[in-house]
Amino acid sequence: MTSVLRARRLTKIYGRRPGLTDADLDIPAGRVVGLVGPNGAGKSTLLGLSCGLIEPSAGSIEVLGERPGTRAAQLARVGFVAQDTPLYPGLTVAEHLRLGARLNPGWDDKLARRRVQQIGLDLAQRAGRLSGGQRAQLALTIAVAKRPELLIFDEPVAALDPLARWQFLQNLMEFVSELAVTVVLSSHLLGDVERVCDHLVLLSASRVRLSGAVDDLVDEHFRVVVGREDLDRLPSGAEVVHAEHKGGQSTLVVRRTGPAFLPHAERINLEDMVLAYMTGVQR
Ligand SMILES: Nc1ncnc2c1ncn2[C@@H]1O[C@H](COP(=O)(O)OP(=O)(O)OP(=O)(O)O)[C@@H](O)[C@H]1O
Repeated sequence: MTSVLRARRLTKIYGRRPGLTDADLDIPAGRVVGLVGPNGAGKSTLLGLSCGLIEPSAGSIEVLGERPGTRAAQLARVGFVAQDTPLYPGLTVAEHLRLGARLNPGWDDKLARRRVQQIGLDLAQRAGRLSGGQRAQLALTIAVAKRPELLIFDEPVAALDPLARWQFLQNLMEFVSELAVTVVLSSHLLGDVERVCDHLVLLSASRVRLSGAVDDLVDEHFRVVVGREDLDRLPSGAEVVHAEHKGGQSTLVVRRTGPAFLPHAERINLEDMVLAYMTGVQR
């Protein structure tokens, strides 16, 4: 397996506050990775470390086989779109494309212009006058026209309405199939993650709680209802992720870590699985 991103005990501490703690990660090439977790979980910190904007306090990270951000050639292989899709408000769409071409050795101008036309952007319009959806589409086009091997997005669709979000993700998926690029995107919108991502990284309180192929992770998690008195008699291959108690019954989300038999186990979807980790176990 070729890892696009490999982290070992990766840690970032801001003063005394942990941003990311002891993260071990292997992201295989060609995946669309959803990075999820509650506010303050460490998602932006991980993305900043991945593109070399933040230096680790301890541990190691390799992106495309190198320490991130150390060489211009490595930077050219990574496209990063920060949380608020920053553009130059005074520059037109055409000027953004010219700037992209000037700054990026691998710039694919044909791709950029074709995409701008498909999205229906006016080349003469200033970025400051574009709608949020159009700005996100322009930022995506610029990031992709670099022809990177890894594309990183920090909450790309958070501010967009459902239609603009759908169009953005649709475009992203077209790029993924056209250019065979690996994508890492952070999002609070679990439905979007379920729709476009085939790999999931879940952070909580600065730690990696889950990382793996979405299908494998969903296959390992179940909802089980047990009598409250049976809570301590669960089979050994079942780890309780979340528990809710009502009357004499407990509804559990469990992860099957071995060949445990779980009577009346129900399958759950990605959203329920992620929420179970976010809310945790209250006994
Ligand atoms: N520059 C900074 N200085 C001090 N603490 C920081 C800094 N950046 C992040 N943190 C802290 O690190 C932790 C992780 O923050 P981070 O922004 O990575 O989380 P996040 O998952 O991206 O959150 P959100 O979903 O709200 O964007 C938080 O406790 C945050 O307060």
